[in-house]
Order: sequence, then C-alpha cells, then structure tokens
Amino acid sequence: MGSGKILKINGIGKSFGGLQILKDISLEVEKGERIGIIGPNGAGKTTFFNLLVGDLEPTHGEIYHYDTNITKQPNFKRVRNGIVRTFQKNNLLNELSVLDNLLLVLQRKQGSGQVWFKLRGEKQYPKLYEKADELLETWGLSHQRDSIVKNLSYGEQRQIEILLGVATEPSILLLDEPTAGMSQSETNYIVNLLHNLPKDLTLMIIEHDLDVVFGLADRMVVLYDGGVLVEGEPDQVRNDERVNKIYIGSGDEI
Ligand SMILES: Nc1ncnc2c1ncn2[C@@H]1O[C@H](COP(=O)(O)OP(=O)(O)OP(=O)(O)O)[C@@H](O)[C@H]1O
Repeated sequence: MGSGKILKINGIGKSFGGLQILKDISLEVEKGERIGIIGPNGAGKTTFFNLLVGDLEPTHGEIYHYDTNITKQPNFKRVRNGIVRTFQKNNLLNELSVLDNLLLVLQRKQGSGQVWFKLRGEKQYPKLYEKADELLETWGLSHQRDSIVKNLSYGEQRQIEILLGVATEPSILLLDEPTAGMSQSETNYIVNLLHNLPKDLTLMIIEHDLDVVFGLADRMVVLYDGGVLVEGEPDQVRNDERVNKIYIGSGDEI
C-alpha cells in the first residue's frame, strides 16, 4: 500500500537482457520534499527516473503514487497525474518560438480531447496568451518570447525546457541533470528558479554538480552498484565515509 506518501518505491529493480542495472531500490517520498540523487556514472540514476515516469517497466518491485499502484501505468497517465520529468537533452520543438512551445504545453494541460499540437490563435484564445506572457514575465524571459528555440544557446534552451516542465504545474518534478553544460550564470538562474518553486512541489534531482544538489536537497540518495548506498540529510551524506570513498578519484568533491 502507498501509506499517504506521494511516492513509495518498494524494492524495484531493472535488468537489460542478463545485465542487472538496478537491484533493489526502496524509497519513500513526502509531498514537497526535495530529493537529490547522486552516484557515479552508470550507477543507474537515469534508469531509476525512467522507471518512476513509466518510460521503462521495472523487472521487479512496485511503485505507488499515494495509494495507487502505478508500476505498470503508462507514461502519459503519470504525466496527467502530475509526475513530470525533464531530460538530460533538450526536448523542445526547435523550429518554433519560445512562446509557441509554451502555448503548446499550456494547451496540452488544458486540452481535453483537443489536438494539442495545433496552435490556437490569440484572437480566439486571449486567456491562453495572457497566461503565457504572465509566466514569461515571472521567469524574466519576456525578451526571449519570440526567439526561435534553435537560435538560443544550449543553456538557454535547457532553461526553457525546465520552465515548460514547471508550466505543467506538476506535483512531482524529476530533473535529470538540470545544470549540465550550463555556464555559471545559467546555472545560477536554474538554482534560483528551483529555490523559488512552490513549496508543495516535490522535486527529485539527479545532478553531477554537487554544490548545486547539496544546496537544494532536503535529503540525498546515493546510488551505487544497483542499490541505495546511503540516504539521509545532506550533511550526514556529505560526511559519510562510504560516499567519500566512491567519489575519491572521480574528481568531484563532496
Ligand atoms: N535501454 C538500455 N539497454 C541496455 N542498457 C542500458 C539501457 N539503458 C541504460 N543502460 C545501461 O544501464 C547503466 C546505467 O545507465 P544510466 O544512464 O541509468 O546511469 P546514470 O547513473 O544515469 O549515468 P550517468 O551519470 O552517466 O548519466 C549503463 O551501464 C547503461 O549503459
């Protein structure tokens, strides 16, 4: 059973062919928690997210969203229920403007049985455009409103992608390396944005920049060798001998 937690993960694992990537992961997440997920390259962090959002099915174990067993629920249903992820790579419509990308997300959110990919006109849907402009202003991005996505820098595109995730008003937002490949000022923008998200939004963040993730998280989960090596408050994890051991020689400092 789910026991009132927004997410309850009971002993999930994932194998590809004969190769067991995730062995046995259990985790309970409270609404509004900010969970940082770290671990060496190839530890299975992205695979873990794929299981949570329904892009992959676990080989064993169960996932509950509150009291609903979502282990086999398809991705689109989880998105509809507020479980949303952003990718390591940009997932935007590059030939369209920032505004149009945002309008499509807002349309899809509102749309019941609508053709989400057909942009609606401003005259017929002034409220939709008002909402998009309001969001762009809140995010300090009004100047990029009409920029074509492909003409933006990589870091700017990633910012927009994260903001589109936020625009869907999710209850759980999973961010896969939100600051990867960003300049320091772009990273600062994202950190600031994440700090200012509504407090009842649950965040799970995979991040290689340890300063970023330790600064944002209430709780850290360290994945290693297919399982949870350590889980706890950031200070506790930062000082954990086992965690320091796996990061020694990796070039990262805890
Ligand atoms: N669809 C797949 N088929 C086969 N192997 C896969 C598949 N997806 C992931 N893997 C393997 O699973 C392992 C874990 O990959 P994953 O991307 O989850 O790790 P990660 O911790 O996110 O790594 P990184 O920090 O480098 O992004 C890797 O060895 C990868 O090659």
